[in-house]
Amino acid sequence: MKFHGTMKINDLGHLEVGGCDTVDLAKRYGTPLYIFDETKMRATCREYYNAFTEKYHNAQVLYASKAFLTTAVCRIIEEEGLGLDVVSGGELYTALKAGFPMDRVYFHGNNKTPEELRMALDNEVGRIVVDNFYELEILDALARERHCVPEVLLRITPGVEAHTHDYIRTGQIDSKFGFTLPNGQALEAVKAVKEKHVSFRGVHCHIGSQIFEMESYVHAVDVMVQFVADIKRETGLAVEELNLGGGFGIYYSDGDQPAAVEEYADMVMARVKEKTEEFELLSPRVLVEPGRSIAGPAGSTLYTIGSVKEIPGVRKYVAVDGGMTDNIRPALYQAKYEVILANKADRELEQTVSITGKCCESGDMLAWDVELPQTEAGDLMLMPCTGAYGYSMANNYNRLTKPGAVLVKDGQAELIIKAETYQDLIRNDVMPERLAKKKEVCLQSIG
Ligand SMILES: Cc1ncc(COP(=O)(O)O)c(C=O)c1O
Ligand SMILES: N[C@@H](CCCC[NH3+])C(=O)O
Repeated sequence: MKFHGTMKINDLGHLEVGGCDTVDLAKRYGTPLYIFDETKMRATCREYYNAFTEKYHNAQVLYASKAFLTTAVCRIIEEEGLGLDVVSGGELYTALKAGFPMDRVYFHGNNKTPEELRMALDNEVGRIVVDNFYELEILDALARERHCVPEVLLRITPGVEAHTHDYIRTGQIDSKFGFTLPNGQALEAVKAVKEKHVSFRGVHCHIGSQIFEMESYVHAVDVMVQFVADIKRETGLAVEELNLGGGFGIYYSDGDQPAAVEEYADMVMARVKEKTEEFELLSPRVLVEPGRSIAGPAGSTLYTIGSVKEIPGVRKYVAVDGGMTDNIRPALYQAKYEVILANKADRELEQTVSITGKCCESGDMLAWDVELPQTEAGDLMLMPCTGAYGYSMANNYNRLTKPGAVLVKDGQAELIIKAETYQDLIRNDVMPERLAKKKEVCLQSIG
């Protein structure tokens, strides 16, 4: 298994993250538990900041908060000098509660409600990334009503087919996101924006997630800069910002080979320069929106092993106390992860097992055919790289409670999300009077 960030094996043979012994973390906080390595998260933010903003100045990095967001995460992102991509009223609310500077917020979403747009305007978010004509109409009406002029980007579907799982590919023509470029809809949208009570700042695209091929990004830059030139020629409007979205892939398991962030930055920036010069355009400010690559490798999940089912000659299932409720990615995208026995991290790998969760669902698998030492009930298993789209996609199927999360750094662990309790599960349940009464009658009849 590949070690990430500050992970190491200590003298007791236990896995440590952020200088904290995972066995101690399990005793103190229980399992399942999300563990976030603050040093690793900040290091990746800095890598991005240095590779784009520090080196090129006319470039900005926005953290895609859908990957993992809490108020504490907002603080880290703010301190590291990044902006924030939010995609819902809930993400915006979290940023607001954390006091995140609103001028650094980009508001995305393919079906923003009028309430969400009002919230964005009330709080003067930096940019609204308009996805469709319906949204443009609502925004126009709201802006006129309030005598404000929101600064907008248009989300463009460039027709770029990135190599990744179908469900996380977004640049192709057949996509629910954005104004389609190849059929002329995108240019129509720019023309429409000219007539609206908004200020056009630029264009955005996002070709998908967990992408390794740099050619896909180069292709996106080519298509988008050509579009910037078309916009200038057809409408006279200048594109000040070119937002290329996120999607930078990370290592989850054998075979995943991400490039260095700096390599990606240099490649993108050089191509933008080359193409804008070719079209004699002013160089726009370039933005990128990494989510997974910032949160993913910084997070891991600690589980306790329970039941084991061996079907001789077929498979050995090792069950843990979480599952598709805290990490739905294997079930949804056949995502592959590595695992390590955290309390026996120095032991020989002796068996091939499949890791299953505790949900009533055969698809509730966390990993197929992974190597572990001999295990027994009570052992701890850590799954690295669950920081992105783990907690943020967690759910309460089977009324399982969502795990808590700790931030670890230099031997200190601090809670950043409390584990849910059973009371939390029924917190929003409402008992209609009539059903409550019926039960009282029944109970009375029992005497
Ligand atoms: C518009 C947009 N920006 C950024 C991201 C972040 O992508 P990733 O987490 O792959 O970096 C996404 C999600 O795929 C997205 O839809
Ligand atoms: N949730 C997805 C990525 C989608 C990103 C949002 N556009 C994943 O876990 O890989």
